[in-house]
Formats: sequence, structure tokens, C-alpha cells
Amino acid sequence: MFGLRFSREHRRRNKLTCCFNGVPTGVDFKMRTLELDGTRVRVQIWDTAGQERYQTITKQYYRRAQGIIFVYDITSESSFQHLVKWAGDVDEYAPGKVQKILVGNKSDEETSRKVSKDQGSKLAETYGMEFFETSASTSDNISEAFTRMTQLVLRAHERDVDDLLGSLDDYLEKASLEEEKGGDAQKTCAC
Ligand SMILES: Nc1nc2c(ncn2[C@@H]2O[C@H](COP(=O)(O)OP(=O)(O)OP(=O)(O)O)[C@@H](O)[C@H]2O)c(=O)[nH]1
Repeated sequence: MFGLRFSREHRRRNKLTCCFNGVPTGVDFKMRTLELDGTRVRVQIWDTAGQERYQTITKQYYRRAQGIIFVYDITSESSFQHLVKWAGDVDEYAPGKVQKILVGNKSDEETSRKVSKDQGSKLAETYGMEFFETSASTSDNISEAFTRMTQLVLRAHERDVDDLLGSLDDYLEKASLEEEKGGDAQKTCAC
């Protein structure tokens, strides 16, 4: 589950179309399948609206997120400043295990740039995140950012998967022992 604000193929989307009981939620959903080292990973993406009026709802989504992509617009100083508030909300509401990366979008708009690459990368360092500059318009670095986010989430949850597989092994071993016992009992049965 990732917060995101762009797609590989750039399209203007209206998040007001996402409703719950007829009420706009400010959240857009997408499913994508990625291939990582031969493993197919199905990713559920929640694209949350940036507007203040949706924040009560969008904060609810942080609780269930495994990965969050913080996106600002490199041509907008205010979108960059907004990250501080956003990161604070995520710290408060998202699970401790949540993986985060920072993305400066609109890298194709170099002439209108207001936030330098260095500022982006310093902020990412401060928050302990990896940093990407992308363009939803040209698709530059989009799949790299998503692939990295997915790798980080998988790595963070590797232990859970291993534990789950371990319990499954234990269960199967127990079940086959029970079956063997049952078989032996039948063999020795005098009736
Ligand atoms: N040149 C350029 N324009 C972009 C890019 N990404 C988005 N835009 C434009 O920026 C505007 C805002 O895009 P949205 O996708 O609605 O941005 P958003 O952050 O999801 O907006 P909210 O719904 O308010 O959160 C639109 O006019 C897009 O066409 C990009 O990479 N390059």
C-alpha cells in the first residue's frame, strides 16, 4: 500500500470520483503488479489528496500503509514545505514499520524549478529516506521509485513471511506425523 501522486502513464485524475456512501474521500485506488527478482508482487496503491479538507480521511489510510511515497513538486516551494507537516502526521499515524521514500516530481520542468536537487536530497537524508526525482509527464524514474519502494516493503516484511512459512512447515509436519500415527494404529488394530 503506497501513497502516491503519479502514474507511469501521466493522466489528470479527479480524486473526487472516489466516494464512500456518496461522500468524496480524496483517495484514489490502483492495483499494479510488479516483477521483482522473478517474484510477482501485487501492489495496492492509495493516492491521497493533498488538500487540507481531506486530511481527516487521508490520515486514516496511514494506519494501514506498508510504504509511503512523499511527493512534492520541484516547481513549488510550498509543496516542499508542506512535507514537514505531512511527515509529522505519518510519524503519528502510520505503523512503525512503514517504509518511506521522498520524491520530487516534475523533473521535466527544469526551467521552473524552485527546489534544488540538493535541498530534496538533504531533506531525504534528514528523514532517513531515499530520494528520487521523477517526471509523471515523461515517466522518468517512476518505475525506479516504485520498484525501490516495493523492495523496501518486502525486505521489512521478510521476517513476517518467514515466520508464516515456518508455522506452515510446523503445521504440515505435525499433520503428517498424525497421519502416520493414524496409519500405524490401523495396522496394529486387531479388529
Ligand atoms: N510537467 C509536469 N506536470 C505534471 C507532472 N505531474 C503532474 N503534473 C501536472 O500537475 C497538475 C497536478 O497534478 P495532480 O496529479 O492532480 O497532482 P496531485 O498532487 O495528485 O493533486 P491533489 O489531488 O491536489 O493532491 C496537473 O496539471 C498535472 O498535469 C509532471 O511530472 N510534469
